[in-house]
Amino acid sequence: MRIYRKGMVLNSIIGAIDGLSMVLALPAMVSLATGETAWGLNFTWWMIMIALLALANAVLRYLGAMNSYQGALDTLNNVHASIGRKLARLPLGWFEAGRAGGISRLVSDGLMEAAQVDAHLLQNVIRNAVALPVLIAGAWLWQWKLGLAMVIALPFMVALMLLAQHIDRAGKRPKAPANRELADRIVEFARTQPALRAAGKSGHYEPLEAAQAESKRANQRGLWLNVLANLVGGIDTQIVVVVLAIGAAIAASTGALGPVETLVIIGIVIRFFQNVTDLVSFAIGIQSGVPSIKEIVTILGAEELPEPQQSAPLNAPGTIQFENVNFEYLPGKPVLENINFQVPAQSVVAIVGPSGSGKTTIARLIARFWDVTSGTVCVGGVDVRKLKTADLMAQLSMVFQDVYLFDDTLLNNILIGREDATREDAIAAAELAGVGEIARRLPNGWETRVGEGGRSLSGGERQRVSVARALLKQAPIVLLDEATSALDAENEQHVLASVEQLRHRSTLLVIAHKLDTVRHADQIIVLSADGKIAQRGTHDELVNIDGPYRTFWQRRVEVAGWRLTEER
Ligand SMILES: Nc1ncnc2c1ncn2[C@@H]1O[C@H](COP(=O)(O)OP(=O)(O)OP(=O)(O)O)[C@@H](O)[C@H]1O
Repeated sequence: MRIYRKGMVLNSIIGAIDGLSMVLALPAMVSLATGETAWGLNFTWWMIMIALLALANAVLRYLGAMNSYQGALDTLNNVHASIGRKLARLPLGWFEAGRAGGISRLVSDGLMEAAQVDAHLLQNVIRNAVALPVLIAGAWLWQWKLGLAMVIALPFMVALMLLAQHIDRAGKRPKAPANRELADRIVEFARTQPALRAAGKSGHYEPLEAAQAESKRANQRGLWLNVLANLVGGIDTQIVVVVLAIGAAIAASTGALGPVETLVIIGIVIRFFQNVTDLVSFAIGIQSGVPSIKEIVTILGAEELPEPQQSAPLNAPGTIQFENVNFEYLPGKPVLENINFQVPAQSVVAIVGPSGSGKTTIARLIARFWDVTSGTVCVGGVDVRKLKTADLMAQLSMVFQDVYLFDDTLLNNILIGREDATREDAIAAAELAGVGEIARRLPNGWETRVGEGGRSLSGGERQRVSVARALLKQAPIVLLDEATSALDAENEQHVLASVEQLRHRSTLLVIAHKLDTVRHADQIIVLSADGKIAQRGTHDELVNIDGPYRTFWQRRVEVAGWRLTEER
């Protein structure tokens, strides 16, 4: 704020000097032409005055520019740091809603747009806003008719410029969504080539053609409106300059103004016009930073999950408990209803149920991605809302489907699992999860960088790294979304072997897809499509009674090509 206040003062003085210098050209030129004093001073003194003002202006502009850049850099740093701190405190569920792309655009391009407002636009708006009244007042003092003409012209000019901008924006508005849609359809067209070719439709893809037509329409309309906007803006210039110049010429021809004075007035009129144009266009330019600033405000204002100052002590480490839990992501659309279950320490619970029944949601509620709508989720015997995030996370390891790795070495991506782990600990965990094999294949072994998000590894390999982290962390509770359907046989074998390791030392909650995992779980929770617990028990208990589990099991067994035999 100190830098901003300093900037306001500096730029106001610069604006006043700008306006004054233009006004002083009038008496200076007249005294030069007539050889007499004007407003009490002769030409030499006026030139000294103007030179002093120019010097002061140069110094102040330098200070103003340095101040603006300093302000912009400070703002950038502060906003980056504030967004960083905020992201670390937001509930994990906040990140689920596809916000990552938006944040990344915001902290790169968006913040630069906002900083641009600080660095360039704001100072120019202040300068022009102050210079204009000084110029008009000076002109009024010299020739009140000139001042009056400026006062009358000003609202017309601003109105016409705003109209031109409005037309231009109306042309640009539909272009962005149409072009975005076209880009999305092109990507879709490329990605679905195998399916389209198989269906013999690769030469003619209607959604892409429709998007192309819409984009062409929007761009053509934008072009026409842009031409119209330029016309309106251009007419503005012509009308005002020509009218004021004609006025000055008429005054000159009637002898009311001398020739030098007339020339200076025409010069001032042109300068006046330039001033108004700059003011309006810089003020409009500020608008371009507004969406980014609004986004920043939205992020910084996003609701954090309330946290206690001190975590309550854990009274049953390694346990999970759901008591009368109801949950909805969107008001009025329940996802989980009246969920009750207990998971003893060091046991395995498998959650099964149809797609969309809320299996992943149960795991997310344990990790407090969201808070329950009603009821209680306990970890280690304590309501998760009574634990500080760091303490809750210390109890949990999560191996979910979308594993995103850091753009760092393979080893560091595993070491992130536990701060105090040694390289040997990490490699031991990694070997168990089958990551050693990946390291031996990579050019720099454990020190190979895995690329942003881990893109140089396959999905299954990334999941192995995630399992290695969990093995290293040795958290009392492991939440695992098996998702082995996406894994090839080799990856699957490693993940399953690791699960075996994990079950010996931790409580394991598995969103189970593998029949082996389900069958050997100590407890199976079967969710119904409407998010309720349909059945609960062990495999042997459930498979022998009529119900959704038996149906689920039989279908899976058929799909997997298993045969139920006596020995098994
Ligand atoms: N962030 C979210 N916002 C709104 N609704 C959501 C969100 N995440 C999930 N849902 C909805 O909640 C319901 C349960 O989703 P969840 O992912 O827990 O199911 P699931 O049983 O794990 O499904 P699957 O087996 O397909 O992974 C679904 O109807 C889903 O559309």
